Amino acid sequence: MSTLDHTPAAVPSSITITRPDDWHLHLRDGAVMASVLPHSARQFGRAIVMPNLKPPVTTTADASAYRERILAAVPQGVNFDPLMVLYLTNNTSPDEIRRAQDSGIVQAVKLYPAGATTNSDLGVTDLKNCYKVLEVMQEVGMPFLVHGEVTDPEIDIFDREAVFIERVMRPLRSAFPALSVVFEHITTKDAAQYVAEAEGPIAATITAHHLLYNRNEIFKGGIRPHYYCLPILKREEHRLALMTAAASGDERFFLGTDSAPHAQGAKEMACGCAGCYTALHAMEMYAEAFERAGALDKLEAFASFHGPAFYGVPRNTDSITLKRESWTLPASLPLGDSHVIPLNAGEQINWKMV
Ligand SMILES: NC(=O)N[C@@H](CC(=O)O)C(=O)O
Ligand SMILES: [Zn+2]
Ligand SMILES: [Zn+2]
Repeated sequence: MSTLDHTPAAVPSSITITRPDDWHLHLRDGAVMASVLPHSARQFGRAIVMPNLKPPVTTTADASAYRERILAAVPQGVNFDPLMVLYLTNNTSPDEIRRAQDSGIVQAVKLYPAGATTNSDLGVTDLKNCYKVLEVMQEVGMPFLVHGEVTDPEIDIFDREAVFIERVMRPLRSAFPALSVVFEHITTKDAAQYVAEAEGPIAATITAHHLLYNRNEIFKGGIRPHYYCLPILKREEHRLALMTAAASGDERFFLGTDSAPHAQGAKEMACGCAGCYTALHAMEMYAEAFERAGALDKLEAFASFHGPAFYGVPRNTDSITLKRESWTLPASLPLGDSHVIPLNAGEQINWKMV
């Protein structure tokens, strides 16, 4: 990460911003969750906690129990508020949505197209199965978080997000024009353009790795499984479009790391899992990306203002400071009774959160 594309005239030696939130995070459960949670809680005030556990979080009761387990693992003296999400299945009932809304702890419902990504086997096979549920979500104002890739094996993996816009996103949003939708972890110029231009309540999260890397990174000198995530990294033109969107000041774009820990052995194998572990150094990665784009002054709105505005919650009231100081990432970190290799393991990064 040490080469800069572009060094603006004066890069500040430190920046202090309102404490950010992570609007897309995988914490997993049990001992793995206990290993990764402190990394996110150090940086972020709140996080949207993705529900793709095994078995998934499908009811308000599951979400409430999961939230208690997360809170029990937050380090002493740290404030961290986990925002819970239900995993939509073909069988989710409209009543479950009303219960979720009334609970006050469930913030959103997540679409995993069946087979699209990690732990999506119980996901939705056809969104038409869920129209009654979506009607209630629209009525009560429950946001719909979408993993936006088609699962049709005929569609090239690099085109699955763009095709999703035409086949799923447009029909969904014309059927439910008042439904709040977050197009999660967007990776293409097509998605950035769609979100910027669409009518009505829509936003998108953008990861730090999709702002920093294009698909060449997966194959630099050999196949590098720690850069494999879904949606997969795309061409440089897409990275540039995402960076432009993130630094545009447009409220529709906000931070979501999609940090997704998998044990080393589950990634370094013949058929490795999708997901990059970035929770350790997420804000440092975003600072690096915004610095390279000459847009450090746009980081705070993207990281700390736009998400709360979309979800209708107050901004955090405390702040964090990032210093422009190089440090070397660890080669490996404990993950329950195993290990996780963080993205950029053993490399140098130019920002350090103090
Ligand atoms: N992004 C990923 O590559 N993986 C995520 C799932 C997801 O967000 O699609 C995971 O849970 O591992
Ligand atoms: Zn996803
Ligand atoms: Zn994710």
